[in-house]
Amino acid sequence: AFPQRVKVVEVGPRDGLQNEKGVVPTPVKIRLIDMLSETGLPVIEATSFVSPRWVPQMADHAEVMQGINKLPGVSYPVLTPNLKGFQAAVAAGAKEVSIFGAASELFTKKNINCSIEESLERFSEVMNAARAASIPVRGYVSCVLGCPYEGKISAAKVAEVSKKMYSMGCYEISLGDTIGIGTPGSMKEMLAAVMKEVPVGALAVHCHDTYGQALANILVALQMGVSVVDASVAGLGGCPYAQGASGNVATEDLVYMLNGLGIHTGVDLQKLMDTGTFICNALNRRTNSKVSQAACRL
Ligand SMILES: CC(C)(COP(=O)([O-])OP(=O)([O-])OC[C@H]1O[C@@H](n2cnc3c(N)ncnc32)[C@H](O)[C@@H]1OP(=O)([O-])[O-])[C@@H](O)C(=O)NCCC(=O)NCCSC(=O)C[C@@](C)(O)CC(=O)[O-]
Repeated sequence: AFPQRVKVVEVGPRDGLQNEKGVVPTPVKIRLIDMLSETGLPVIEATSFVSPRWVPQMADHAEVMQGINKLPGVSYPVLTPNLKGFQAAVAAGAKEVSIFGAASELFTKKNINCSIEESLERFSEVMNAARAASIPVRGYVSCVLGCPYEGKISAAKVAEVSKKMYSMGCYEISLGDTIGIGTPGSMKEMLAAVMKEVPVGALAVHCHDTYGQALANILVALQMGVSVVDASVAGLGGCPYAQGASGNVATEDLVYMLNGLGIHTGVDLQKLMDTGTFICNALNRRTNSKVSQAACRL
């Protein structure tokens, strides 16, 4: 059975814009987040407090956090890879953060320059500081259905890392198909393994659409009881450390599918499509949302 409501986590301003070739002006980012806030989305990942040498696109993190109009009832989490990032995020007004690990050693090394074991040590420092400040922490696990450097990743490894991050105190674990390589078959197998270690109510899926499988994979996750889904307006994005990976499933397409299933999201599809048009015009690119492409042709 499908869940009655789904929490849609918008990651476009972070996962989307971190991968743009050029620098996106800060006022454009702020306008994007403010427009997203008006659509009814409950969670908008705003930016990341990572090293500007690693990801220059997110160097204006503090200005973005301070410039956006934070609506009551909407949360604006930010990525924090370590204690330094956490402290900078809190100083800039963040009320929720995300730590991000992976089920692949090589990806962890390329993405955050350490081993999985070391990453968990860094995360526990963030968890301790977050607990002391009453800040909720979300945990990402990347490469859950495959890795750009290691290839196949075992479901058992995904379950092990997910369990460790959940046990540390993350309230939610977002399972990232970083390179969009999974299929409904591998998604089902991976989720079955993770659900033995982490309650399904604490799981989210984060599907990139590189191979065109994202909506199918999400549908399987919903059937298995997952009720939190990450998405990116206009399908923006990728990952700077996963070459060739395309953006997340477009939020417009996800909401369209959920509407069709009678699943409540609270998101206004028209406002979302207008926001997609705004950011695509600002970046001078074509939307990856099939729903928006279809609406333009009608
Ligand atoms: C983690 C580090 C910092 C380690 O990078 P490092 O070079 O090993 O760090 P370090 O501790 O040795 O420090 C080196 C320098 O970075 C500074 N530094 C250290 N920490 C910070 C910080 N937080 N903010 C700002 N600066 C920082 C630090 O102060 C120092 O500065 P220096 O003294 O040389 O001038 C680096 O590897 C990094 O920033 N990586 C970020 C990578 C990233 O953002 N990737 C994209 C997000 S993950 C993703 O997209 C996947 C996801 C979540 O969407 C899910 C999915 O799809 O799978």
